[in-house]
Amino acid sequence: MGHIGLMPQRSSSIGGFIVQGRSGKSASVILDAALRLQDAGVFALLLEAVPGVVGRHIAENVRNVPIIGIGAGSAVGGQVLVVNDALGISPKTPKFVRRFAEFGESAQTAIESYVAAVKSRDFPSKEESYLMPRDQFQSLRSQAVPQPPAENPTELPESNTKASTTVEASTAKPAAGNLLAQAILGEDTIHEPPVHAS
Ligand SMILES: Nc1nc(=O)c2c([nH]1)NC[C@@H]1CN(c3ccc(C(=O)N[C@@H](CCC(=O)O)C(=O)O)cc3)CN21
Ligand SMILES: CC(C)C(=O)C(=O)O
Repeated sequence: MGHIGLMPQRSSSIGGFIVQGRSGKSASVILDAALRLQDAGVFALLLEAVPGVVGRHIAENVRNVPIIGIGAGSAVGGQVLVVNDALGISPKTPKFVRRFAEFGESAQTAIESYVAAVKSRDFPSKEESYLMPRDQFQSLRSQAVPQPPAENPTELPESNTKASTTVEASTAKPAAGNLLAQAILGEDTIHEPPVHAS
């Protein structure tokens, strides 16, 4: 697939996201590139950010490959729109974008709710977690856990010492492990796992 008109990867050298082909001369350079890409065998062309009349002119003169436009008017063979723009999630959108919805605010609210639920450990709930038969978990906990090589705290940076202390407090110590197991397994109800149920 060829790409003609505005090529965003060149925005630094052309001075920004600037509409292309606004003069007859520059539009004919774009048409020339389109014809050479057609001859080179592209299966389609993406034509980006040109006046609508230039999009129509190029579509009329490039007969053997479809022209997919973005900001190139309605006379081309197809359209592309960045989905975040169409859904109204992008804060700012170019002139050629139609925002078919305004999901930005509700997306932000949803993501903030997710972050709060994770931090409070409300999410994931028991219903949103996989369960294990109590006897299987007891068998797991009764097995000796291979110990990592002894660490010399004086040789560790402060941040590493803190991180390993946090992991130990939350998962490795028996008391904390019990709390975790109760949270997952519930009171007395034993739930069978979905596969290998005995
Ligand atoms: N979210 C998103 N949607 C896009 O469509 C998009 C991107 N990002 N990033 C890469 C390029 C940038 N795009 C653009 C952005 C702005 C214009 C535009 O209207 N340019 C104005 C000048 C704007 C200015 O001066 O800052 C022009 O008249 O040339 C065109 C294409 C399209 N592409
Ligand atoms: C907007 C799309 C088509 C694009 O050119 C890009 O992001 O590179």
